[in-house]
Amino acid sequence: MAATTIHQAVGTLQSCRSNGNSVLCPDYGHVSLRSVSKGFKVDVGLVRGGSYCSKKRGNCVIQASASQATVSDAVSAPSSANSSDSKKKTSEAALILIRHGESMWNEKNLFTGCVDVPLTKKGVEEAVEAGKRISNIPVDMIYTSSLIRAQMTAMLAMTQHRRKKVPTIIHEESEQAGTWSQIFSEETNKQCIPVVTAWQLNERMYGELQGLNKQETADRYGKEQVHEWRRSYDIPPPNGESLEMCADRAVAYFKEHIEPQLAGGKNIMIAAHGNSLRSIIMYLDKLTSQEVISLELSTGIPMLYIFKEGKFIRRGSPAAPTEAGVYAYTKTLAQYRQKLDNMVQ
Ligand SMILES: O=C(O)[C@@H](CO)OP(=O)(O)O
Repeated sequence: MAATTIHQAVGTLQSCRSNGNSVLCPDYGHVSLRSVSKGFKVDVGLVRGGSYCSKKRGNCVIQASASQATVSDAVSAPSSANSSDSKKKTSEAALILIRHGESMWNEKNLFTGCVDVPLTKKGVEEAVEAGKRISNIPVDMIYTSSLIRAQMTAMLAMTQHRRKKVPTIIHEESEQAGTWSQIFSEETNKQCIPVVTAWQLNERMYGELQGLNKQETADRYGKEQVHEWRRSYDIPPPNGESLEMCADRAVAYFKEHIEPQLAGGKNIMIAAHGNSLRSIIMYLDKLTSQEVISLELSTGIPMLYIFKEGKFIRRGSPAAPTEAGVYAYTKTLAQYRQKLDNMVQ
């Protein structure tokens, strides 16, 4: 989509400001450039992602490049119209990372990679447990891979969230899919959390190891060789991706799509995979290619970062003995928890 479309959008969406590549529209919610180019002003039904853009809902950033455009929904404050606990006077945003719960191939000890298998019963329970641990942390947007085990994990985790917003998958695979998944109630839309699925967050592609048993592969090729395939930074498994290759797409996606949302104050949850998350953590924690080798992520354990003043601050694993250790990490999170407490009284 040509960048000129954006400028047409600026003309249509009054009170938008453009810096050339992006447009800030304080008076509008979730719009897509495609809908804008089709005449957003006269037909709110063209607004995708389930939001109306006719009422004041905070900031809406339209990010666009010459070839594509994505939109971030301005998520309303979680508790009431006048509260702004997930808005960012404090310029702080929470980032939750969750590796999916145990999958049916984790259980069988098979290399999985990009094969799309579901969670086991234990994986379902882990996802629910993860959800309990983050139930007091604000979540404005969710990113998952395109694989069902990550999507199940995100959805199951959100069943436990105290705010009770409904995670709603954004369908952008075709224009029709976008149009057919619209929501026609602004009120309902306010109670939704957009879920963006991205293949770039998929598990590292394991090449010819996919479907093989890990133990049998170690017996056949030797423990060291298999460890090198599984954990080295730049050595790919046969016809697969190394962690470095996986990082190239996962971290690029994170920087291009997720980091700007955090900078805009959105609280984000990412449900993804052992290796795509290892590569993102490597970026967040500035790990070296040596250090990342020993980084192992358990299934279903959420990790929390605070994004503040352009920096990621790791708050330890919320796998702490009680969830009290999670929300109390910052004043903003404690305030959010307080608001949730007040809501149920
Ligand atoms: O099989 C896989 O896709 C991954 C994650 O389960 O395995 P590994 O731990 O070897 O990277």
